[in-house]
Amino acid sequence: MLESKVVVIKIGSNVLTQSNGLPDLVRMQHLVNQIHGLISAGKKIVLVSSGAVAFGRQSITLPEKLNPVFKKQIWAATGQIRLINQYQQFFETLNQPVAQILVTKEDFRDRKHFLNMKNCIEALLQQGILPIINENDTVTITELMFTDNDELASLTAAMINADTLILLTNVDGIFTGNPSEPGSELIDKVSSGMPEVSNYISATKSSFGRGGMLTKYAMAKKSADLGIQVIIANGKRDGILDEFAQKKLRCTWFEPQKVKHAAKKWLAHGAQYYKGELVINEGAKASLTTSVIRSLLPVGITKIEGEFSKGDILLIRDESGNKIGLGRAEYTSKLAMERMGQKNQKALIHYDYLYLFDHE
Ligand SMILES: Nc1ncnc2c1ncn2[C@@H]1O[C@H](COP(=O)(O)OP(=O)(O)O)[C@@H](O)[C@H]1O
Ligand SMILES: N[C@@H](CCC(=O)OP(=O)(O)O)C(=O)O
Repeated sequence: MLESKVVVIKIGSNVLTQSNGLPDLVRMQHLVNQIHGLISAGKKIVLVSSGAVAFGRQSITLPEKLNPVFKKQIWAATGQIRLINQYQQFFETLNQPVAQILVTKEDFRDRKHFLNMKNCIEALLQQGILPIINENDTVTITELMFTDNDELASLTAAMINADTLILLTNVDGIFTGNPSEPGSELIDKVSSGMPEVSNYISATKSSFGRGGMLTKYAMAKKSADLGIQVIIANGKRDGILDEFAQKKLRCTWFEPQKVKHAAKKWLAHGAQYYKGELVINEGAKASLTTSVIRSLLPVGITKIEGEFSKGDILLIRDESGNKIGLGRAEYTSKLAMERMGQKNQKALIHYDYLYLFDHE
């Protein structure tokens, strides 16, 4: 395990709930104390906490027949107050100020929202305030949703350039089979050269979770590819974060890849977060995919879709519609439309902000 300074800790719903669905306040306080310990030891911590729906469900009874979307919205809206109040109470006794941040997928797509959010989290950390993030469940339904808070935590870790992401769930990590079955063993390390681990994972979820182990694995792998070490560990285990501080915990550890360029790190995560699309001709495609460093010039662009501003993420396709990569716009869609197909124009995507997919 590597040294850590900036850590995103994600706590799953089931860690904060007992098997009967009631909030597990003893567990919550225990984790709060350990997080405080990490902050006191000089680490910068951002907490991503699920639990709004679970806390709401426990306190508000709704008619069985009510539309499931309304149910989730009502439980999230009422439960989030309880969840954050509980954190606030526990942290207050330790003199640790906290802040609530509720976000949507759209906030990661829109460059202005993204920067506002990033700056806010950094300002909070600088002032010694612990940001507690959750999805804004009342406005995000179906396609607007993050797959689950593992995705939100992984995006947050990339956004703030965290070195470590800890996903706390109700099992010790990824097992070679369903953890409840005898013979299943914990996989303690995942690194890039290893055979595919996802084959071991079944679609079973804990009773209060949303995404399951498969999304946790996918997000962990993506974060590790971006140079972040990831730990999947059991938040129900006493002293789990103290063990992390001592670098000796039972978990699945994802070895981080060495990443050269921080800007590309963010882009690699942007597959669903682009604002516009470009089609490039064969010449431009050939030039981008050679080993020589090249930027994308307007002369090779044949089609532009969507309205974007400087700094927004763009998806690049070839003329057959295949996805080539992602890049950051150097200027607006209006200017890009004017310059499309023309020679001697400023690059729309600079090489430093160009991320090419490996396989597509
Ligand atoms: N191979 C596996 N290793 C570990 N857990 C697994 C595996 N296959 C399925 N799971 C299930 O994934 C669950 C954790 O995912 P999830 O319910 O989404 O948790 P959380 O609410 O913490 O995000 C575990 O409780 C376990 O039942
Ligand atoms: N935003 C939701 C969390 C949804 C979610 O991803 O839950 P989990 O799979 O337990 O991390 C809530 O607070 O209830």
